[in-house]
Amino acid sequence: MDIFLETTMEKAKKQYRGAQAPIACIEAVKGAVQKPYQQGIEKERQLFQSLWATGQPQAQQYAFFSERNVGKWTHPSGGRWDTVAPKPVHTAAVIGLGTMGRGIVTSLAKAHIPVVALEQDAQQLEIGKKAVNGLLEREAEKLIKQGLAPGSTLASVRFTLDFADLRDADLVIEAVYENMELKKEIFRKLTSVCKPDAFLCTNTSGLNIDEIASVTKNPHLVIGTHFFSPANIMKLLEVVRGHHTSLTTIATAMNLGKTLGKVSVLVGNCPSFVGNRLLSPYLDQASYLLEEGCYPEDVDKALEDFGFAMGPFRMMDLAGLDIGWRSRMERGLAGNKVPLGTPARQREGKRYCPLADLLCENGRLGQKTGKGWYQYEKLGGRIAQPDPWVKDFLQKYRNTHQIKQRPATPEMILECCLYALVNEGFHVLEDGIASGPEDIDVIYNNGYGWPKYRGGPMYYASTVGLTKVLDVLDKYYKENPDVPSMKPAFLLKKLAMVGEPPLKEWRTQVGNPDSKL
Ligand SMILES: CCCCCCCC(=O)CC(=O)SCCNC(=O)CCNC(=O)[C@H](O)C(C)(C)COP(=O)(O)OP(=O)(O)OC[C@H]1O[C@@H](n2cnc3c(N)ncnc32)[C@H](O)[C@@H]1OP(=O)(O)O
Ligand SMILES: NC(=O)C1=CN([C@@H]2O[C@H](COP(=O)(O)OP(=O)(O)OC[C@H]3O[C@@H](n4cnc5c(N)ncnc54)[C@H](O)[C@@H]3O)[C@@H](O)[C@H]2O)C=CC1
Repeated sequence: MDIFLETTMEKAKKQYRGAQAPIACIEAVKGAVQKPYQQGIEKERQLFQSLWATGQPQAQQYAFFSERNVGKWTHPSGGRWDTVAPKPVHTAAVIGLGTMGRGIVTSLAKAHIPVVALEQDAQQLEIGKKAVNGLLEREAEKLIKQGLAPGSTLASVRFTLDFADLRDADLVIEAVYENMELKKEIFRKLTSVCKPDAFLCTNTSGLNIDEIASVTKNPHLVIGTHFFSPANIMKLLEVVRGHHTSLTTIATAMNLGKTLGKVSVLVGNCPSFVGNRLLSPYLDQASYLLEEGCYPEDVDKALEDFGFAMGPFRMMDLAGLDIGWRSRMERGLAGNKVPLGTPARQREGKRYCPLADLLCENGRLGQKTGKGWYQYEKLGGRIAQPDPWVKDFLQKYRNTHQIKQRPATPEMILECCLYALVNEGFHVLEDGIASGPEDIDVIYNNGYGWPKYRGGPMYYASTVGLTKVLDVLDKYYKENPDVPSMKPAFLLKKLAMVGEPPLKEWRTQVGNPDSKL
């Protein structure tokens, strides 16, 4: 067996929990590597449907086949993008070489697409160049191990400060700070320097695609291509359709994901899209647990024992705490836009936890600054160690605000965090932002280190039992009416009421929402 196949098999075994993984899954992974899409997706869909016919498929089988068939379950009212030919991407450009940009450049180069990489000033360009070169060297090492010559398999990367150098790019991916005015400024420049038919993509983690598109001459060529951190590793590409985005643009972005070896999932345009929209109440719950007596390592341990690759605090340190902070400042929830006299732990009448903001104000942005919820061995280090500073800071904070302490068992941690996440998943389905529960599961399995052997959050809820999820949410919400994200979603109540139909039938219970897809 060659090394590439061997590595992929090892990864599959790890993701699907080794011996528990059904042989069929492992064999299918092997087949998929050797003969990609040779037998056609239709055959797999039939296989998956026959699995459903025998009852609820095993979580691993469900996760595997959902991933291979994502986007094929329904043909959203927005149009059949999958019947339209994608445009080829011969050259690409990436703007901003921070945490995300450097990984995106690496993914493109690995997929044989030459890239122009642009930064804002010479210093940032130098830092970005060093980081990209480091990642490319690592890729080259892997190719050498496989007996391949890196020169012929990694495309070239050209570094620049000049927007004029983007004039030949077929597709541009913007990955600058999460700030609407800055993104608009960049898109104004792009629309004037790029080819008239260039696709203009934004890697925003949650800003309005339509507002970004509004400053361009061709809003139908604008689309969200939301990568996940580390962008050269994580397999998910959330493709966000704007109001004016054309079917060709969607088809091209979806196809780009496939070319990069990623799983593309089409979602609608709403604040934070799908993945991060579910993440927000999950992270809120994790932060409330800290206010009430837990430490980051307690919460992370419970979720990592559940199977997550990283608990919420290690994950935030990886992504960078400043992203959420910038977004909250833009929304007037943090920073100097907060009206004077606003209580520290309340915003717009709802419970608010300012802990992450306070960490950012202390320069603790996560791995990139060597300190966040944990401390790291160096700037950009990856080994998370509990930090006495954080412990002390949390104790002082709890005393200052006289917060009632609540001992939390691992079960309570799981219920609070996971049910909050799942509840938002039902809202997303109600709003027509994702085409079905399978898409949400694929997003979590591939973008957030959710344990595939548990199927995905929506599948997991179906195995816990929707009535149980509903009861726990109901109880929590009654005790905490200032946390509206825990108010059970209408669709969850409806599904529990009609006798908890299997997941494959949930879509019919949603009715016909105004699909944003
Ligand atoms: C305030 C926040 C609010 C949200 C803000 C917006 C954010 C967004 O819009 C969306 C996001 O991206 S959210 C973050 C999503 N990412 C995750 O949840 C990551 C979860 N972690 C994992 O999957 C694995 O631990 C991971 C894959 C990282 C590592 O896997 P393993 O544990 O199996 O480790 P290895 O097998 O040793 O490594 C595999 C490859 O990953 C590289 N790597 C490991 N740790 C890393 C790290 N900390 N940073 C960067 N790269 C890392 C590692 O080098 C290896 O790469 P190769 O050697 O090239 O294969
Ligand atoms: N960090 C994460 O986990 C994820 C972030 N995102 C999104 O990706 C975008 C970038 O985030 P990060 O890479 O984390 O930020 P970052 O702060 O690590 O990097 C941003 C980079 O943009 C550069 N930049 C700023 N203004 C520029 C300009 N005018 N021209 C060229 N370059 C400029 C900066 O110098 C910096 O290197 C944001 O929209 C963020 O919401 C999306 C998914 C995950």
